[in-house]
Amino acid sequence: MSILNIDNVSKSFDGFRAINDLNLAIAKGELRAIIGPNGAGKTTMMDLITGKIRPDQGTLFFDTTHDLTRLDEAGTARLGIGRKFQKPTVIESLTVGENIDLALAGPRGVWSALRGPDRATASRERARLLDLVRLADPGRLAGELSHGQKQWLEIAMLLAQEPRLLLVDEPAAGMTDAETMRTADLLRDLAGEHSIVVVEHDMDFVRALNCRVTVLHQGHVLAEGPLDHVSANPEVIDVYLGR
Ligand SMILES: Nc1ncnc2c1ncn2[C@@H]1O[C@H](COP(=O)(O)OP(=O)(O)OP(=O)(O)O)[C@@H](O)[C@H]1O
Repeated sequence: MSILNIDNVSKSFDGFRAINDLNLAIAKGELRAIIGPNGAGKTTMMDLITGKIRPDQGTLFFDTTHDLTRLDEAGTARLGIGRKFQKPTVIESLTVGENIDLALAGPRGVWSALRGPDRATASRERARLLDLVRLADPGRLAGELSHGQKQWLEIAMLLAQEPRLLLVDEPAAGMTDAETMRTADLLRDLAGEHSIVVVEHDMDFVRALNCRVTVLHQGHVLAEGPLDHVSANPEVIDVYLGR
């Protein structure tokens, strides 16, 4: 059963086909890595999924019935599509816990699911999320965290919105090797309960994700399968890995 179906989607900018007859299906609970050279269309694909831009042709469906081409970014977020951009956007002058509380108060967070803010439920949920991303001290200022810890805090904030599909853009960029491996562990842990699409250039990280990999090139799927399979593909070596 798929959570996301992209079928025959194309999108041009000023006559240039950034996405060219793209077909992609993500299964419920799947962790999928998207790789490909600069300009392959990875960001454009994320923009199409989140309703930031509309395709010229083709269809994008979430959970079979929801037509993503009819929704804007707020609409796809309400549906349960969470997007994490490359740069962390945590509020540095607030503590780790306060950042989480803001996210819990968002439209899909636990506070809005209740009639009024229930402190006990919110604090249990905050503790669960921080435990998940291994941030021990909720009283610490977010601005004092390492780059990797800020990324994990932001992932926890996304999780506070209970997303069903998480789109994660280059999480390992700028991380230490240890943080990179910890991030791979975290995303592997989250898969199953969440469906996750992660765009990444760091091949050690992609290997550690140990998941199905899609190679995009010129807005089209060039190859798909386990990393060992796609990385042995001569075309993939030619356009991406060999360079
Ligand atoms: N709004 C836009 N207007 C014009 N061209 C665009 C626009 N957005 C993307 N493009 C072009 O579409 C192509 C695909 O870009 P995209 O950013 O999706 O690639 P990418 O795979 O994410 O690359 P990178 O790995 O560098 O982030 C590029 O040639 C880019 O210049």
